[in-house]
Amino acid sequence: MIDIENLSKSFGPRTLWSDVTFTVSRGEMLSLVGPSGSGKSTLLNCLGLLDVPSGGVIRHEGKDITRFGRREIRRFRRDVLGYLFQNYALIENDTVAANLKVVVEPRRSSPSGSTAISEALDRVGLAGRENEKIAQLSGGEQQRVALARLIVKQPVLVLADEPTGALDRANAALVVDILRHMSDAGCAVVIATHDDYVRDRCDAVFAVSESSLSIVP
Ligand SMILES: Nc1ncnc2c1ncn2[C@@H]1O[C@H](COP(=O)(O)OP(=O)(O)OP(=O)(O)O)[C@@H](O)[C@H]1O
Repeated sequence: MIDIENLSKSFGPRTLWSDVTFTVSRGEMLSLVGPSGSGKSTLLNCLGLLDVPSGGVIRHEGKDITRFGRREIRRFRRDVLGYLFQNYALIENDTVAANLKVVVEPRRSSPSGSTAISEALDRVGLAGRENEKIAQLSGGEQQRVALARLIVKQPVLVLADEPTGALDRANAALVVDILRHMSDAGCAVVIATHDDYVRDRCDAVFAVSESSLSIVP
């Protein structure tokens, strides 16, 4: 579903990685591992069209997404992509429900949209918390709202940046279970992580290093 060919990224004279070639298929969950600063987030950002690679190609269903114009980028973000950011990327002054409504498609608007939202909150252990303000939630709860937003959106490609970094083991397990479930349902999931627990639940592991990206058996 996503084919990455000979991708490279440099900042000035510094090459983060080069010759990155791999494929992520629907139903697969992959982790990107490597030391801090090796460029895992940057690679995710290139896949999510938040950053531009210095060379190479990223294909989605045969089309080079690095050459997309503004409208195609918007469509790709809306229809294909789900991002679980390190900082959750929620609107802090708004309610939980308002943050989830952002991704409810028009055809799923009220009342079925509200049902999708309450079901997703139930799945992440936040049933009935629709009207609470994001700013009043703990970091772990905010992460679970971001996860509920992914469940409501039902993306085809999920990019998750350190999704368990700030969580206790029980909440980390919940996050991984839900990502695993999304991948089993046909989604492609790519996770940048330092967490061995996450790595062990993935189908494949890629080690990000200066000169290449290699599969770890
Ligand atoms: N816009 C930029 N300009 C210059 N350097 C940058 C830019 N963005 C990232 N970098 C550098 O690229 C390197 C890789 O950053 P990145 O966040 O991708 O690493 P990471 O492997 O995800 O790290 P961590 O595990 O600590 O989150 C860092 O040294 C960072 O300072």
